[in-house]
Amino acid sequence: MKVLKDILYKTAIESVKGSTDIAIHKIEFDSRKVEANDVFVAIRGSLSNGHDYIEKAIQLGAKAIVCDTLPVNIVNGVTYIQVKDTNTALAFMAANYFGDPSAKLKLVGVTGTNGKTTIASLLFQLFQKADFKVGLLSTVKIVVDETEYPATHTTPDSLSINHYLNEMVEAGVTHCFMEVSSHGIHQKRTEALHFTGGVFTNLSHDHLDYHATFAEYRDVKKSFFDSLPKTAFALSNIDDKNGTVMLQNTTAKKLTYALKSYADYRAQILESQLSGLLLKVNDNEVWVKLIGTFNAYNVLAIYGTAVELGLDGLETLRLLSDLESVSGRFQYIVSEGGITAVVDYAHTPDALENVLKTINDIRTKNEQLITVVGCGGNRDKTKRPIMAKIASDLSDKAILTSDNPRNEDPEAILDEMEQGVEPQNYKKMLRITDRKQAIKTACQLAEAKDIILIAGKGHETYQEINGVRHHFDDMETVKEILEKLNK
Ligand SMILES: CC(=O)N[C@H]1[C@@H](OP(=O)(O)OP(=O)(O)OC[C@H]2O[C@@H](n3ccc(=O)[nH]c3=O)[C@H](O)[C@@H]2O)O[C@H](CO)[C@@H](O)[C@@H]1O[C@H](C)C(=O)N[C@@H](C)C(=O)N[C@H](CCC(=O)O)C(=O)O
Ligand SMILES: Nc1ncnc2c1ncn2[C@@H]1O[C@H](COP(=O)(O)OP(=O)(O)OP(=O)(O)O)[C@@H](O)[C@H]1O
Ligand SMILES: N[C@H](CCC[C@H](N)C(=O)O)C(=O)O
Ligand SMILES: [Mg+2]
Repeated sequence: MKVLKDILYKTAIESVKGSTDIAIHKIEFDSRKVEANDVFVAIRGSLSNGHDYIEKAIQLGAKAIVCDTLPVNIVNGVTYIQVKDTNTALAFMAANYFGDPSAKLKLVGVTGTNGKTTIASLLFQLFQKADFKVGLLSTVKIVVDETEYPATHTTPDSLSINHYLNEMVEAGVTHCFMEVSSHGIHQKRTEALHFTGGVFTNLSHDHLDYHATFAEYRDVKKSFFDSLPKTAFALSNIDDKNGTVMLQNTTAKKLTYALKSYADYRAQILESQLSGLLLKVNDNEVWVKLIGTFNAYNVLAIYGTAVELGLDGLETLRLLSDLESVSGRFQYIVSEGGITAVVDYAHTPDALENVLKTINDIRTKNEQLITVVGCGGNRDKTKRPIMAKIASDLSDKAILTSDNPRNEDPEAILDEMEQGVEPQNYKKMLRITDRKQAIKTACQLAEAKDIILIAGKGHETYQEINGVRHHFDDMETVKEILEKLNK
């Protein structure tokens, strides 16, 4: 039990009805989970409005309500706290409830369109190798030292974040690396956290279903850097058009990384192969098992962060060369028959273009590149034709297929993708709605030395159709089919 007024510390309160000197069991923002003596925080969401569930929460035993508008029916014995923004209130309350865990460890947030999971996960691996107890909040999984939990979001809600951070503190974790998504920033999931550092990867087309314009998407990302404290570092990729924008108004220590510009952390690509990259990082050479120019940027972000957190530069490079690629990020196998199958989470136009260019730079002319790709349902529609154009422009064969159609008609998604394919590329394009059939066709078309890229789902182990998640794993599927075909 905690006392309500303690949980409300630092919350900007507009008015109070009732006593704040009451014992609270826990905080909930979903009425369906409310139990006796909870405080219910009403959130205005995209589908429903938590304020409509205040009565329901009280029926289930809520003793206190946090809202932006007081309900007409005030129930005796219930405390009402009126605040301007309930998302922000929830974030501060969550931090207070769990004892402000982010202040008790070093927390680094990684934001940008692509590369967040890669950078956060590899920093996690690197600090573990350097013998620290580490935590990770990522799209793929949540890790508290040795214990893994499944992830539901890239950036969980503020209650979950603080819950896991508290578990980390209790387990003796000293460093936590987390992904900070634009949805997360916009919904104040990361408000009230004490960051030691923030990293910016890049900004390109995504989530224009959620953010009205690209400028708004950029400004949401920027607000994360604006909110960093003076004691933190802000490390930004200044080869990206928006890299300097992110640092414009931050009071944090400004640091930069780049391949093409002068920066605090610089790298040069000496060799680029399917087995990895040979880089010159500042003045030292390092071989890493990560593939493609975009990963040279990721390496720099990791190196810069590690050094800012106090690790020795040379030791960091030694540890970097040991790191394995992250699940579903340019993960590849070479079949018995010599076909290379790459599974990659490229689900944005920029990521897809980068991965295809990387493969095209590495392969020789007589090897075919066959790409299997889809676009998610209930997500940014404007990226669909662009991704199909990129896939058909940069591959010998592009098979358009489904990727989590969610509540949309898979055929309608494919119709929108197809719109982007240029007439001269029609003959290169196939449309196969069923993802397994699409992968099978790619395998049937492939011959020794050819490369199959299966993009968009990476580590995901499901295909979401009409709200139901069916088991589906790109890597498992392609391996099974290649074996069956004896290829
Ligand atoms: C669009 C979006 O981001 N939605 C997130 C948001 O939900 P919402 O505000 O839309 O919720 P809502 O259904 O409208 O309900 C509003 C409020 O009423 C409450 N409610 C609702 C019904 C009821 O009976 N009782 C009740 O109290 C809900 O608990 C909620 O507090 O807040 C919820 C709690 O934090 C999130 O789980 C939910 O994520 C949904 C599931 C989602 O799919 N989000 C994706 C788009 C997302 O966040 N993605 C980013 C990654 C993007 C990237 O690649 O960069 C991420 O960080 O994961
Ligand atoms: N620095 C980078 N620049 C551009 N593309 C990248 C970069 N790093 C990774 N990618 C590409 O983007 C894909 C997604 O990478 P990653 O999962 O690290 O990004 P993310 O930012 O975590 O994505 P999400 O928003 O879904 O959480 C990779 O599979 C790869 O194709
Ligand atoms: N974090 C991204 C993941 C997209 C992955 C892709 N497989 C899809 O389902 O669209 C999103 O929520 O937009
Ligand atoms: Mg991610």
